Amino acid sequence: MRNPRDFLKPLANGAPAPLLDVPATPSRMIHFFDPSNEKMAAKVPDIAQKADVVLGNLEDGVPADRKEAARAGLVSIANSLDPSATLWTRVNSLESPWVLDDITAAVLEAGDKIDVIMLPKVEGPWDIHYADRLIAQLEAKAGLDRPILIHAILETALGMANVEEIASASPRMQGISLGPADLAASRRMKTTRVGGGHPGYRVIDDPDPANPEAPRATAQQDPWHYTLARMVDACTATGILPYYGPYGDIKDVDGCEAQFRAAFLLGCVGTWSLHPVQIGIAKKVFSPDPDEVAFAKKVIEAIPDGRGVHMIDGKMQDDATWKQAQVMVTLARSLAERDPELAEAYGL
Ligand SMILES: CC(C)(COP(=O)(O)OP(=O)(O)OC[C@H]1O[C@@H](n2cnc3c(N)ncnc32)[C@H](O)[C@@H]1OP(=O)(O)O)[C@@H](O)C(=O)NCCC(=O)NCCSC(=O)C[C@H](O)C(=O)O
Ligand SMILES: [Mg+2]
Repeated sequence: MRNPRDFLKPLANGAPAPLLDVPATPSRMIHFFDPSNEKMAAKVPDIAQKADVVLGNLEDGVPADRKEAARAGLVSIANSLDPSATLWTRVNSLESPWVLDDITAAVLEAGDKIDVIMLPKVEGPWDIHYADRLIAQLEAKAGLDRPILIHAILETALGMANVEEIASASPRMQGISLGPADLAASRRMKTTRVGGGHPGYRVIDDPDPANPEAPRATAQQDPWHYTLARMVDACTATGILPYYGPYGDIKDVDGCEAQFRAAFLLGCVGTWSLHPVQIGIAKKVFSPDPDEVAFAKKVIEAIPDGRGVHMIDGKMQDDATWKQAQVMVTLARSLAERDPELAEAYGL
C-alpha cells in the first residue's frame, strides 16, 4: 500500500515535485538514433526539426563495445542540441551492467535537456519504483527543477500480465510502448521480425458446401491487436500515453503505414521511427485526416451542448459520437498550434 497523500511528494529531499498530468506535447514519432554512430549523430540536429521527439538509444542495437561511447555521445548531443528539440533516451535494461551509469549520466550530465527516460523490459511496478527513487535521488543531486518522466517498454509476458500496475506505478510514468521483437521472443511466438504482421497469422472462409474445391478467401490478421488494445486501456485509464513501437522492415513502407494506422485507430498517440523514412509515415498517420477533422467539427457545431440524437450526413450522432468528435478536434488543435500546414489543412 502507498499513502495516496504522498503520491505527489518527491521521493528524495530536494528533488522536483512529481507532475499531476503528463505534458500534452506532440510525440507522434520518437525517432531512434545510436549516439555512438557518428553518421547518424551528425543527422540528429536536422532530424530534430522534423521529428516530434529524438531518442538517443543506449540499449539493444548498440553493440556492447560501444555502450560507453553511446552514453558519452548522448550527453554531448544533449548539451549541443537546439533547446526547442525534445530529447529522450532509452537506457539499458535494469539487470544489465550499464544501466546504473546510463541513468546517472543522463540525469547528472544532461538532466535539464532530457524529458523522458525509456526503460526497456519492464516486468512489474517494482521496476518503476526502483527507477523512480533512483532518478529522484539524482535529480536532487543535480538540482533539477522539473522531473524527468519514465516511459516503459512492454516486452515480456510478465510485463504484459502486469501492464495495469506498471501504468499506475508512479506519477513519473509518461507512457508505454510495445516492444514487439522482445515480446515475441518472451512469448515464444514463432516469428523472426520486429513488429508488423505475419503471412501465417490469418483467417480463412469456410469451404463452400456446394463447391468444396473452390478457392477460399483468406486474410492476414494483426497479431498485436490484443496487446495494443490492453496497453491502450491501461495507459488511458491511468492518464498516461500509449505508443506502438518499432517496425523493423524499413523498406516495407506500406506495411509500416498499415501497422502504425491500426495503432492510431486503437488509441495510440505515436510510434517509434527507426529510419528517417519512417518519420514522414508516422507524421501522416498520427495527424488526424483533414476530412475526419472536418466531420468532427461539423458534429460539434451541430450539437453545441453535446446532447440528444441527431442525423448528420445520414449518420446518427449523439452524446458519445460528440465525445469522439471532441477527441479528434482536440488532437487536431494541439497539432495545428505547432504546425501551420496542419492548421491550414484543418481550418483551425
Ligand atoms: C535500420 C538501419 C540499420 C538502416 O541503416 P542503413 O542501412 O545505414 O540505412 P540507409 O542506408 O537507408 O541510411 C541512409 C542514411 O540515413 C542514416 N540513418 C539511418 N538510420 C538513421 C537514424 N535512425 N537516424 C539518423 N540517421 C539515420 C544513415 O546513416 C545513412 O546516412 P548517410 O550514409 O550519411 O547517407 C538504421 O536505420 C538504424 O540503425 N536504425 C536504428 C535502429 C534502432 O534504433 N534499433 C533499436 C530500436 S528497435 C528495438 O530495440 C526493438 C524493440 O526493443 C523490441 O523489442 O521490439
Ligand atoms: Mg526490445
